[in-house]
Amino acid sequence: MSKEQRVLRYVQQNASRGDPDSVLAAVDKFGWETEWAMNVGDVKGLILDRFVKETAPQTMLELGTYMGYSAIRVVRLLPETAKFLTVEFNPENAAIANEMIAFAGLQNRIIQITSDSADVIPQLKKKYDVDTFDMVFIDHWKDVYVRDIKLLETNNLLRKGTVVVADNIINPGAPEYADYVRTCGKYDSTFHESNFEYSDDIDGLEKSVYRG
Ligand SMILES: O=C(NCCO)c1cc(-c2ccc(F)cc2)cc(O)c1O
Ligand SMILES: [Mg+2]
Repeated sequence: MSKEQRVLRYVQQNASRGDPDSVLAAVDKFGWETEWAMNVGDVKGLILDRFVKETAPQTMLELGTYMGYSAIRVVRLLPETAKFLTVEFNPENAAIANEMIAFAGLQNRIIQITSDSADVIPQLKKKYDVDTFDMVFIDHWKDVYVRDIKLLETNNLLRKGTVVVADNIINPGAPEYADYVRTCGKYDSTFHESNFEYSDDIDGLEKSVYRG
């Protein structure tokens, strides 16, 4: 059984079906007490919550579903009318996420796409009926953060004021991305220091507002 399957089993046996907060609490408890996993987690998650509440996005994209933790974390704060799309490359992780999201009762609120983000981003307008995104959360492979934010720009999926949040700026690090958003002139970018998931190590989120 994979680690991700062990986390899902723990959630199914310890959280309440249809209760997103209990699902998040169970994943976090498992992450702290039993097995580390690369969810954004409860500490950085509180900063992400604040960004989501401040932005109140009607249309949002996540790159890097993993087990669905951040999708559940975000969508639990959004109205039923909001549109949330999440992209995962790894089909095993996408399958775990699908069950985790269903257990949380949010399967009708989240559109899961299992594919390479480089292939999906150019399809979002026509195939997924997207105009532009109000918010984007980037948490997939650190070495493709820059490729994908540039793809979002060139596919006209960002608009003046779109809030782009990126995980793991320090650990494992996304230095090329941080440099790009801070120096390209297209974003007002701020770094929010925090802790690495389920750890006392340092990490942080970058929040970059597109100037349009
Ligand atoms: O690759 C990541 N995500 C995309 C796949 O879903 C990722 C990795 C790590 C991490 C792993 C191993 C280590 F030693 C340090 C960091 C942490 C994260 O928060 C992440 O999002
Ligand atoms: Mg991460």
